[in-house]
Amino acid sequence: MDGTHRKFLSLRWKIFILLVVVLVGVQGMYAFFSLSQLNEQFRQQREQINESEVARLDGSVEASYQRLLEAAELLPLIDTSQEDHYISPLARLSQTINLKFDAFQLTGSVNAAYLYDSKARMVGFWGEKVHISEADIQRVFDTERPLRKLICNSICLRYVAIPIQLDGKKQGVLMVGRFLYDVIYEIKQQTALDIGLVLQAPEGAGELGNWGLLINSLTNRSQNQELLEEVSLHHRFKPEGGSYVLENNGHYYEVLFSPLKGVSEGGAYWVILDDISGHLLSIRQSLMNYLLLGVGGILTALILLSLLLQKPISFFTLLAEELSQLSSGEFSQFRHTLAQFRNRDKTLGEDERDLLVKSAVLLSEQLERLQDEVDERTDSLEKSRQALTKERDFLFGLLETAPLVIITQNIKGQLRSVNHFGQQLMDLDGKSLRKANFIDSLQREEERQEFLSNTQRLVEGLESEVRTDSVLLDGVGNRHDLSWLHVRLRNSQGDEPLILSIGMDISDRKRAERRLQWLANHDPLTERPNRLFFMSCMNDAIEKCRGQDSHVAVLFIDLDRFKEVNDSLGHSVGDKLLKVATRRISDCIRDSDLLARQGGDEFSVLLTSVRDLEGAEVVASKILQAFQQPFWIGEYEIVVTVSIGISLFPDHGADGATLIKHADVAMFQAKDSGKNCYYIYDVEKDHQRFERFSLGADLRKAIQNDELLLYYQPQVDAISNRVVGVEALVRWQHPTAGLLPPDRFIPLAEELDLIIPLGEWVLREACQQMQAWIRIGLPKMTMAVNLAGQQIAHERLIKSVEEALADSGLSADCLELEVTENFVIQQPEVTVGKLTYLRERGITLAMDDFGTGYSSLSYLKKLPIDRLKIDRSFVKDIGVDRGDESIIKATLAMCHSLGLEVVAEGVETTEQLNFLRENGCQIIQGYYFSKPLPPEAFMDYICSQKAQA
Ligand SMILES: Nc1nc2c(ncn2[C@@H]2O[C@@H]3COP(=O)(O)O[C@H]4[C@@H](O)[C@H](n5cnc6c(=O)[nH]c(N)nc65)O[C@@H]4COP(=O)(O)O[C@H]3[C@H]2O)c(=O)[nH]1
Repeated sequence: MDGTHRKFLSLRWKIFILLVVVLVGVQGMYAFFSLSQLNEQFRQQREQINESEVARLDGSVEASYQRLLEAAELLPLIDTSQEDHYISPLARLSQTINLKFDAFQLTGSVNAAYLYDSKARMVGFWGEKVHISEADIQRVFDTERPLRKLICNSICLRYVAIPIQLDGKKQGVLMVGRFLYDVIYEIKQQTALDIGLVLQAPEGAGELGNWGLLINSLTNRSQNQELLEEVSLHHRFKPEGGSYVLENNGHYYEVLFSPLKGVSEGGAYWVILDDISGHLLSIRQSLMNYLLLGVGGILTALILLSLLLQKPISFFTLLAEELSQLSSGEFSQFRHTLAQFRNRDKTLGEDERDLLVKSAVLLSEQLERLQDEVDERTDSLEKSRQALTKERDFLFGLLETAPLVIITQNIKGQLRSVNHFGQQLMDLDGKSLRKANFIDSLQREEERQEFLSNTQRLVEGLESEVRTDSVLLDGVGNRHDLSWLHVRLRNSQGDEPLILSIGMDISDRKRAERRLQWLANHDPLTERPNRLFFMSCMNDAIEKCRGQDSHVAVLFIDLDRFKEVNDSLGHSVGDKLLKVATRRISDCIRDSDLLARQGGDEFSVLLTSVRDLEGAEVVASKILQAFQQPFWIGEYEIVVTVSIGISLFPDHGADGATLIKHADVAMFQAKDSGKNCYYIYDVEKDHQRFERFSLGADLRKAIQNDELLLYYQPQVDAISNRVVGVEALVRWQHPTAGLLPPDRFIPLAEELDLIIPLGEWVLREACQQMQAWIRIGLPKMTMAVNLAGQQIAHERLIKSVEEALADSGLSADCLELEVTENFVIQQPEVTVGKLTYLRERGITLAMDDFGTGYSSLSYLKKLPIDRLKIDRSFVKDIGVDRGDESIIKATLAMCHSLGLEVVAEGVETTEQLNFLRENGCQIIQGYYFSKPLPPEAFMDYICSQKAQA
């Protein structure tokens, strides 16, 4: 607020202006009322004057009637004929009037006289002639009562008519009249007023043409006619009469028009003119005096009030200025400023200013406390606000960043709000949100109906929450599984009930569940159904067939030698082989058939559309055929055949489990009969297999029960016939079946993974036996121990050999390990390193069963071996099969060139012995010298040999 503005609005000026306005107003009103009163008094005064003047005029007219009556009564009494009886009384009267009328006229008392007979006929007239109604004259004559009347035409005449009684008899009527202006001149002589008479004039004529009046008579006419003309020009004519004020030559005149009594309305008016300038001047003088007195009073009052209010206003001005300090919080400064007022002189006692100062001080203290409180609360509120903002931001952030769909909707599913995640998932933007409906996102009609009924129940309070699952397709068509929680939103704005729906994207969990579901029924490697699923399908198929003339066939397929491939080439190659094998089997069956992986290298095929067993055999043959081609897995060419077992519903079982079991049994029968073939379930062979199974169970216990034995077969130098070595061959002393040879349980041990503990037992036992024989003085020789393929591959091989030597104390050069040719050649990366180590350790390594597998002579020189054992199958054909003889010869020649010793197995005859000696075979093993013997028998054999030597 600038200074000028504040000064203009200051209290000082406001009071001044208010006082001026009030005082001037009061004074003005007083002057106005005074003026009005003066005017009213003047008006009343003028009315009285006018009334009295008019009354005076009327009185003069009335008095003149009286004189006329006297004159009329006097005339008949004057008899100038001295009783002339020759003339009638009326004629006599007429003569008298003739003689006297001039005298009457000169005195001014009569201006006209008319004489009528008894029939109202005029018999004589004198002076001005005016028309008198005959009826009036006749009435005067008849009633004998005088008549007085005023007639105004071009002039105004007042007359009196009386009946005339002459000679004691009513003779006629005498009328005497006089002009009215006589009255005016009479009055004028009595008063200073100007008086006139105006009459109605013919149209447009007369001095006052505007008003239709002419001036009959007027005192001081030369001056007053001008005034009357001016009035008629500038004022409206009032037929009932009235007064007019006009100014002329600095004088004010009042002109009164008053209707003349006794004349028809508008016929004639008295005019009274009065100079009222003196009265008006006096009124104005009075008003001026009031005004001057008022202005003087106002000025005096203002000066006195200014002096009186000077201090209080200064106080209020200062207080008003200082109060602004309160708004800026300068409470102490404010109180300090007010201190000067608190200490002021109070001789006249305290007044409102002291109360105001006290109140202001109290107010400032109160305000200061309030300010402190407000500051404190503001601080607290600010902190709360910040906390709330933080909380709100956090909640908003949660809402917007949480990977949850959070929406509000009405009970019809019309969306009211959707968070950012929801908008992205539901492919909504701000525009489409208003039109979007949650129900549209539901895929099935039942879901929509269920949703509507659920929202209804929530709104009605029948449920506090509802959980549903739905599938949502996003903008690009990706499927999302959502788990929803719907609750009624409390305190929702407006009348519309709202539902809060929180949707969690459980697609990953659902996928995992579906994956688990799938995994529960499928094999992840081959992606084919697993055993469970197969079983379920098979039972369904059986149920369909039951009671009908149709069959269901089950093929149980096992890959031959898969274990070898797996062990030798690794699991990765094995897995790939399984996949390719799955495809090959799949290619051989129809889409309506079902291929499942039972586990490991076992598969099963459900044939639901076979007519009989032959149909199943055809499929089995196709599968066998498909596996005749080698597999190429990476760089490996692998030949894997299959063994297939077939069972048929209802011939081989009434339920799925039985059918599978019997197909499995048939598969083992196929295995037993040489693999790479199919077998139809055979009850007899099933029994055998059962026995084999129970043998396996016994074998598990055999090692702990010490039921295993070692037999020893000597190896004899071909030239000297001296025993140079011995091969340890395991036997099983079965509790019920008796002594079992190794081919009855070694394959079983390999199958049942018992070959490692069995092999380690043999190794330990053989080393201890050899060391025991050495201790008792038997000649030094090598103890040959067979190693199964699994043993060589096993990580414990080196350790178990070292432990056997260490435990027994046998020297390494007394131990010979026989490894099968096939295994060594197929898995050189597994075997060569270990065998090299063992050979460097001083152990002799022999290649067993040479010639039975993938014999590769060129390969021999790369292997770390010292000896080669020619298989009995070749030796037995010496002398029988030239081919085998040639092979033996070639093998011996090659071994000689490679520096390898050759051991011939299964030598039974002299011919065989000789052939081998002749071809340079160094060591002979076979029944020719000795069968495998128990330890004691072997010792006896050695002793007897020594004795012969
Ligand atoms: N008809 C005939 N047979 C002869 C003649 N000379 C030796 N034999 C037999 O030929 C087999 C030689 O053992 P192999 O080739 O290592 O063949 C062995 C070997 O592969 C395996 N085997 C035996 N003991 C063990 C062992 O402790 N561990 C392992 N892994 N395999 C063993 O069992 C196979 C068979 O062993 P055995 O039944 O003891 O049969 C022995 C032996 O009795 C003969 O002149 N005529």
